[in-house]
Amino acid sequence: MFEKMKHTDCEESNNNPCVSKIQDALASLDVQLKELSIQRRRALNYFLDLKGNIRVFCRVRLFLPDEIRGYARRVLTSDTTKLFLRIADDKNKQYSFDKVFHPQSTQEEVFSEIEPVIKSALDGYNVCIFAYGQTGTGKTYSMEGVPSNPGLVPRGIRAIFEQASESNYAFQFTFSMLEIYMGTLRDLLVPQSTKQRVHKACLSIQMNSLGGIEIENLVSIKVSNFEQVKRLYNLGSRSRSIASTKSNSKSSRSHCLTCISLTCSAAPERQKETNKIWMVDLGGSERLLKTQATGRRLEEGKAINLSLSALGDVISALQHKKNHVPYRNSKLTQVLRDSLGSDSKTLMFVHVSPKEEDLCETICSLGFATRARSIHLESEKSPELQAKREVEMAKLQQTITEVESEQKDVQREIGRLNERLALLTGFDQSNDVHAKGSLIATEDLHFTGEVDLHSAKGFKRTSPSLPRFMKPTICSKQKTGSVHLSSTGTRKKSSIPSKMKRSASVYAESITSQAKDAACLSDYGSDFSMSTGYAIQGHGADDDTEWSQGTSEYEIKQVIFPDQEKSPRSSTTSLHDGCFNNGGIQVKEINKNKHFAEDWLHLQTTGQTRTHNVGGKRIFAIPVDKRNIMCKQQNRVIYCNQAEIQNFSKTNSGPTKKTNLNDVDSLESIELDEARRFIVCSLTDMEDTQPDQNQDHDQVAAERKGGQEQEDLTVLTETPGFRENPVSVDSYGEDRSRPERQDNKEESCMLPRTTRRSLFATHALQPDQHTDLKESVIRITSCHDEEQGTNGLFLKTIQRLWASVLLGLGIQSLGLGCDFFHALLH
Ligand SMILES: Nc1ncnc2c1ncn2[C@@H]1O[C@H](COP(=O)(O)OP(=O)(O)OP(=O)(O)O)[C@@H](O)[C@H]1O
Repeated sequence: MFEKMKHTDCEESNNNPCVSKIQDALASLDVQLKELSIQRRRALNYFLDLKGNIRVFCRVRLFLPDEIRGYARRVLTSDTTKLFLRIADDKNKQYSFDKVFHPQSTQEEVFSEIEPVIKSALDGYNVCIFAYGQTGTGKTYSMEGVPSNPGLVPRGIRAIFEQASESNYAFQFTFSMLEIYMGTLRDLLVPQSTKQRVHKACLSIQMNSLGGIEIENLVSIKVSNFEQVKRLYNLGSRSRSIASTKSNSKSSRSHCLTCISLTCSAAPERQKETNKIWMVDLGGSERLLKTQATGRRLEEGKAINLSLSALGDVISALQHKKNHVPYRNSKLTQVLRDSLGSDSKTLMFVHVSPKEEDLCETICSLGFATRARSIHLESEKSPELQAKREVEMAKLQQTITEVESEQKDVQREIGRLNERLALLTGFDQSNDVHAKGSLIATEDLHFTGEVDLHSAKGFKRTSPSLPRFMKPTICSKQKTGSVHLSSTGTRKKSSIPSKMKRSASVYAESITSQAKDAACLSDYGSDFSMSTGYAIQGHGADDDTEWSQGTSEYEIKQVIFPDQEKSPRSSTTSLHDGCFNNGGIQVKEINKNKHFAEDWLHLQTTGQTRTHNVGGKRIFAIPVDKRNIMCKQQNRVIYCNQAEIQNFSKTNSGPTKKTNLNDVDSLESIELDEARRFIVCSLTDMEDTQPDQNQDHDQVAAERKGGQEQEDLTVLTETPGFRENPVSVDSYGEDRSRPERQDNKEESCMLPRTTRRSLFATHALQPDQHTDLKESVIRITSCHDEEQGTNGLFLKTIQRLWASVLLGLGIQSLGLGCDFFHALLH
């Protein structure tokens, strides 16, 4: 009816000549705005091209308060673009940069250099900003800054949001943060239990069909304002690998990569529909002889130096426009592959220490910088050329300013005309246009919903054009149990062994039918991603690198869904995806609604996730109310309390099949929230992991060492009612206004996927469906076990036969004929 009224209004108003005039004017202004936009983008791009798509700056750190007394002699002096290094009393060395920031330079001054590049990012170009330098020279200070004086990352992000809000189009932003620690990718937005000694590599680098790099399983969080990003960034920063070294008490032992991805499908003049801004705080380069690092520190230093050298090679190859760019030599360059190239903008801030005793490291850093900047040095050889370039750049700068102000005028005029039109027609077209823009962007994001978590739109699992190193190996696929969701949300075939596939699908079917019967489906869609990997064993206490919150590969992260505006994907589908995606290893569940950043932050605050070591296995659970672990009586809390954990351990000592069935019983006692929530528990083998340092004392007491079957147990539990009565996460635990919890009994179904792992899922069902489900569980389980038994025997027989054949061939190749066998027999 509303639509009809709107149309009628429009038709009537269209008859008004004034209205049609305004509409014509608006149409032409729109065209003009687009043209100006293209003009500005071209000018800016050309300007940046002239400046250099790879630009290198130098920042000299000031003397820190405790250094001033000891080091009076200055070895560094500088002007705006040159740095002079006093190598000996009678010898100076000169280095050129795009700009040199002297020790008193402010964060604002440094940021002013990246502002044009941020604009370029909004035009669809990939951007990479690096902080490079010796350890302790202020890289983190430049990138992150301090609360009173924020660095490039917060300033850059704020600028992105500000500039996007001034743009004509609706942008969608996602935020992710990872670190590369000793060649291993770690998701920093998935915090980990403090000082846990198990460190996981969960992320793999993939290339999509458009040649873009995607990090499989990396959590990307949709963000809509600076505050959200700031909080997520703080969360990520806390998880960074930091350790005390001789040079820096809080030395970053990894490369920290912060990524903002921008999507705008409505702007045709953008270079790419989705592009990225990477802000990278590189690990500190160090001379290992000087730092006298040993053990883990030494290994970390080596890893950092190796990847920095690989980065130098890549930048140098790009600068020299070489055919072969050695991206594959390090994880760092593999991750940044699509953002380090001709179509991208790269800024490198090289940091140096003012201290004389750091002279060698300073020379090394400056050598790196010079190498990265080699093309500019060549072009600077000719002063005429240089002067011409300067003039052209000034002209372009002028053009950009003019076009920008013209754009603003046109925007103002459009706003004014829209207001007039609204007065005449009673219908605010500007809102409509805006809504349309947003809709397009939202739809696009929805369509590429999995993009953020799994892969980009058009993601190709394996492409024939991919370099071999980019393709996942069978082993890595098995490790991750990778199953990709296609862009339309359908599942692609997984690489997991057929036996596991069958198990998973049977399992999914079982869940679907039971859930449907129970009529307790949620309309809440959710996206899952998984994260798996391998463990790096912990080291001695003196080697500790602080992972502020260390996560185990089998830990499961869960997100609570407070928002009502979710996509209509059913929870059944989500559950399927989750279970299937889980591939027997683990599940991370991601919600893509607009409050997602808040949810994520809420969930990931310290102490939200708990790990219990029970009977040599790990139970992982996420409490909703972290303030009270034993709060079963509080309806809203989803958590295994102490008694349940002990119960779990008691019932978990039998053989696999029986254990699983018992688990079904024991888990029924888990208290569920009447609001629809997922509960996620995982049992993992604790044999090769250190005990969780953070375990509550009584939880530790509940540990039972035993020779139980090793298995992983993943539990997904849902209860109905959440959609109808969503609760703000912040008010969680305080909200007394909600109706009493319905007496829902949870039902469970379980299917062991392999002898080592089993997947267990419970779904909120009606009490009378309990028996049915359990029967189906037993049926599936025994069927599966039988199958496993037969298959196992068959495999063993094949193995033995094969071993005999090999032995025979080996003996023959030694030149021993039939006589030898006869002799053996006799
Ligand atoms: N320009 C600056 N102004 C004030 N303090 C600074 C500046 N640069 C660095 N610092 C201080 O120097 C110390 C070391 O800096 P920072 O941790 O940023 O070094 P880093 O290069 O990141 O080291 P690492 O590579 O070991 O992580 C910090 O205490 C930081 O506050």
